[in-house]
Amino acid sequence: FATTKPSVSYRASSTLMAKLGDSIDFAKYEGLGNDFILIDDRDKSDPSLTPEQSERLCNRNFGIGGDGVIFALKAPEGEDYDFTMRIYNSDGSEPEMCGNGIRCFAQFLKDLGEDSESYRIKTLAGPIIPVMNADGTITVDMGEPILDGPTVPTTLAPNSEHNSVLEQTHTCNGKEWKISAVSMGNPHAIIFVDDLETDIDFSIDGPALESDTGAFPAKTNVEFVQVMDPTHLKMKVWERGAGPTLACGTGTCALVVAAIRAGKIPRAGKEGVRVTLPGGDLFIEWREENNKIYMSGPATLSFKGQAILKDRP
Ligand SMILES: N[C@@H](CCC[C@H](N)C(=O)O)C(=O)O
Repeated sequence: FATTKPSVSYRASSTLMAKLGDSIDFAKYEGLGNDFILIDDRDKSDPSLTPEQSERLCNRNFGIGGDGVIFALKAPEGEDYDFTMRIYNSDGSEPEMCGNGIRCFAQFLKDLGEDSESYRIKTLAGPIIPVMNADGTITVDMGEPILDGPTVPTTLAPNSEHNSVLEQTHTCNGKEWKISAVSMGNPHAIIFVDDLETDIDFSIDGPALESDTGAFPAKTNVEFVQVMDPTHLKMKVWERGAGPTLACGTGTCALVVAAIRAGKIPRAGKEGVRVTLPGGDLFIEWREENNKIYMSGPATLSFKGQAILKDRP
């Protein structure tokens, strides 16, 4: 691909690009290092790339590189939405929602010249509402957490109120875990540990739990969490369909819910709970009055360009 601010050499290579076949304009964004390729499909109802093409573009050696591809689509006719968001993970699978992705989506809309202070976005997890803050961060109404075990979905036996799975014992990869299951439209398995550095074998335990379809039939995102103090948590995430990422917004919302429900931290006020992810901090408020979760954090444009749609690898 080449940048959209063409240099002399780019102009020379545009003939070459024409010869090579189809290409697509993109913008690359990141939210705390969780990085996405954004495609402007505001005139379309369906993504302009297939899952296979998206997987190739996410390849960090043969493509642009990214944890996923996000499509900004028009809202369905007659429905009360401003836009639709669809996303493919870097392995081509389609998740229901993406927390860092929706902040990148909102920033992308702003950079494209849309000028609303907030948007009502249709996602496979229902309506999600990002609000642009004056300081450049974005606060997202992420909706209510889903606690009902079968709806998450998990087959682990419910052991808490709302038919939920809270620190339920489960063996995976020859180890016994205490798993809390929470969905933010997409499934999350949350595990509290005393020490994130010594208590887990991240690159082995992460994928084993992700693909434990006996316990999580739709696979799951996996968050390992250490309580630092009553308003500060630290996490490492292994994402379904993307592997280790620097941040996961839905996962951060889910783990705050699990931490409060398990009595590990109190329910904080408007200032929210600070969660340190490998790529930086997110602030999460689980509001008592409406049971909704609000996530605040940054989203930043990294670069723009034009990608050639190749058949390999
Ligand atoms: N990074 C995302 C979550 C993306 C989807 C996830 N991999 C899944 O398959 O559910 C976030 O910030 O929420």
